[in-house]
Amino acid sequence: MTPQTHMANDKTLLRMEDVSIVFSSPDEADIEAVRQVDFTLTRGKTLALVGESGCGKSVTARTILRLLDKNARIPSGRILFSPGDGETTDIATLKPDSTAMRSIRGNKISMIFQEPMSSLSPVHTIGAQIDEMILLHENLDKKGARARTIELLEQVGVPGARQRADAYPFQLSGGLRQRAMIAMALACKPDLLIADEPTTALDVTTQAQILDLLRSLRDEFGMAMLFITHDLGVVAEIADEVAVMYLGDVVEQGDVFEVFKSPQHPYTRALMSSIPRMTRHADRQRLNPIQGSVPSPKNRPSGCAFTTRCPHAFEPCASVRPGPTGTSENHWARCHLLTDPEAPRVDGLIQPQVEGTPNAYQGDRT
Ligand SMILES: Nc1ncnc2c1ncn2[C@@H]1O[C@H](COP(=O)(O)OP(=O)(O)OP(=O)(O)O)[C@@H](O)[C@H]1O
Repeated sequence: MTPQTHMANDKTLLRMEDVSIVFSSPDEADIEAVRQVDFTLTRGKTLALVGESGCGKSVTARTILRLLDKNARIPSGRILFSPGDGETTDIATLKPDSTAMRSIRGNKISMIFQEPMSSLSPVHTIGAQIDEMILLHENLDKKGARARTIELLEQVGVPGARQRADAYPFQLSGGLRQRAMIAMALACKPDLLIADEPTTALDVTTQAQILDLLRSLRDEFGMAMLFITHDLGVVAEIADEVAVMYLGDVVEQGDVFEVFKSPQHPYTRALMSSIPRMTRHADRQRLNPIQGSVPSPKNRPSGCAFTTRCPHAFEPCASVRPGPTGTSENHWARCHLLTDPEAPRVDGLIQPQVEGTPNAYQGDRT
């Protein structure tokens, strides 16, 4: 699989095709925060965007809702949204405050955040807020809307939903507030739920419960889900597919089992070796944090974005941007190690054939 081989099928809900996002500023050069991102969101499936802070995950997600700051533009690419009414809309061409975009936002696509108070009003009860959302989207009277609100609160696991509907957000625990926000996001029966680090601020038990809940709601509602996280453990829990982002580039993407079993990009491998494992022997517990920090997009190397921190960087890496290379049907990465016969040999990578090493996957090579 490479970005170019994504095929639309009847379960395809949204296709990001080569989308770049640029921020301008009056006294500095433009910043290309996201470069040629390309992925497909499928009904009933979850794609996780993972990477360190500042790599472009939130900007990518907010672009889908056209919720970017005013100095942002999309100089290239298409965001093709096919909600099943026979129409496909290129969201990249819509004005952020147009009627068409407003009818997609909060209607066909909902978003939940790390901090529920960014969606919930502190001065209204959660029931009143969910009622209002339902009244906007369904042909119900106030009594019918309240019945539906209670049903939704029950569905997201709020105990004593009838009484809790009359609570203000500050009267609920962090986990319950998160559930109330999820209920509100689901009130419009969205085709796509975008979740931006929704469990980061929660304790591990509540985090596990919310991940479980999101997974079962996705199945029940048949939604597609785009899940943003910096935590590979969460990716393993929730995602079917993962896209690893570094400095605005997707550097590796594929089926979550394949990427975890056989990561091919040095950045993905570095991320994986920097997470703690229960099985690590006590005296070998040392983790391997990634050296250095993510450079600013203003100082992005002209070649591979990861060059400055890559332990295997060689001659073309600083100057030539690697193309996507398929390493199996459902997995690709952007790395010269996978295509250059002169590249240093690295254990576990699917590199071009030299004597005694496996060949790179030939199906899709670009
Ligand atoms: N309005 C803006 N003007 C200029 N640059 C911006 C603007 N908004 C975002 N950026 C830049 O875009 C890049 C990507 O930011 P983004 O918030 O998407 O990162 P992220 O991966 O979601 O990080 P985090 O996990 O911290 O939220 C960053 O370098 C950020 O500084």
